[in-house]
Amino acid sequence: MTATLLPTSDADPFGPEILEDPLPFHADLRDAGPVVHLSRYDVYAMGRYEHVHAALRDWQGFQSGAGVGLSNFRTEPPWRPPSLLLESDPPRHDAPRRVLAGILAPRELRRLREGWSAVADELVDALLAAGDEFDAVPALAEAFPLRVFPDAVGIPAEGRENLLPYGDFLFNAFGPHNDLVAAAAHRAPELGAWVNARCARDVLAPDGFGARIWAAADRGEITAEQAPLVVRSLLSAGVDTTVQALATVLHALATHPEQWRRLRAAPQLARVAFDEAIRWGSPVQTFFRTATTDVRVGDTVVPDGRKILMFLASANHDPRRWTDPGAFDLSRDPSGHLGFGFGIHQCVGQHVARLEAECLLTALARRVETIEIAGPTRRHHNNTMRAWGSLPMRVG
Ligand code: HEM
Ligand SMILES: CCOc1cccc(C(=O)O)c1
Repeated sequence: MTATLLPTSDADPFGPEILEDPLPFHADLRDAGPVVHLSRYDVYAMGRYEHVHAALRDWQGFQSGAGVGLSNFRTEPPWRPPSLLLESDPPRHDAPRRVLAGILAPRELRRLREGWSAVADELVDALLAAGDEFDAVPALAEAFPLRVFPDAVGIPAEGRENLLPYGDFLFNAFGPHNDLVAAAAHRAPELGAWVNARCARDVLAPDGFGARIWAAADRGEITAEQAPLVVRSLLSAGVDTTVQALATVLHALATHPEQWRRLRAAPQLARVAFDEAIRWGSPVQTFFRTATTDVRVGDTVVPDGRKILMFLASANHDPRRWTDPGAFDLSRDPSGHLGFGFGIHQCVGQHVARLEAECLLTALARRVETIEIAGPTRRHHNNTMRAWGSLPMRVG
């Protein structure tokens, strides 16, 4: 059998050019083959849907337990105690996942819908009362999750604004120690301590997600040592992600008036709009895995212990899987997109995110006829998240 040459690239997917506009790099990555060696970081990159999907399914061959960032826990100590979900493999992953999946199941979230809808209505009414132009990032994408999610977890009111820089640091830390990580490193210890203090049983409100995690420990489903780490998972993954997913769907709707009109005509399309926006914009762009043996991808063997970088955002635009992938189209069925991952680690908070989006988009669709971008938009660069820094918006 002829040995096929492994394509290699010295591109920097964590550099400012590609973080600003990753799409050309994703297209080159998909065209080059199933796997491309990124010489700058000595990792193996995948951009095609078929192979990213297969790697996400194959948790035995592509483990999370050595970390889902560039750092390899086999050789480098993690900077914080590893997540019992994100950075764990079965069997360690199983009980914490079962507990959190139970607490965040759609039927458990029904009790939150009425309250979250009321908050969304109030927020949009207050915004429109103040005028028809605003920056949708602070005014909607950040404001709504920060109003509803910390209360749902049950953490105290003061200091909740720490959740955004904490999440930003966390998602940067999955990448290389570049300028983005260096710029925020000085705050990491203080932010980490602030979050850890809010995972303790005695600060959590009795009826929130946090208290339910501790109740699972009382029932012996997880240990008392594991409970605070599972609460930490909520505070780590549950804010920046939804903020940037909401910013992504608001930007998508403001730049596609025909899709906005469809949503206004049928507000029940809010959930489809959200998932299509997550496919189209992929707020979570990438995650790593570590080969547990010499694993075959296409014609390439990735050696045991090496890091594999999965480009979820590229897979979500792979023309081998999606018709006209660059189109933001509410008539498409976006199910199967990899923006929430896939397999045993698929986002356990996806139903929380969808409920937040449904409440906010419905409130907006019922109150405004048109939304459009009203000034220069600005990206916020992060090693893992595709984020908006500013979205000046005008409503009519
Ligand atoms: C639209 C918003 C969100 C996006 C795009 C998103 C994306 C993702 C992705 C891609 C993964 C898979 C990671 C991997 O395979 O290594 C994941 C896992 C996870 N997400 Fe989300 N997420 C979102 C919202 C949330 C929320 C609201 C929560 C908490 C309430 C949450 C909690 C988690 C946790 C704990 C994991 C790890 C699950 C496991 O490893 O079993 N996420 N998320
Ligand atoms: C969105 C991916 O999910 C995450 C992200 C960051 C931290 C954690 C955790 O489990 O601590 C999970």
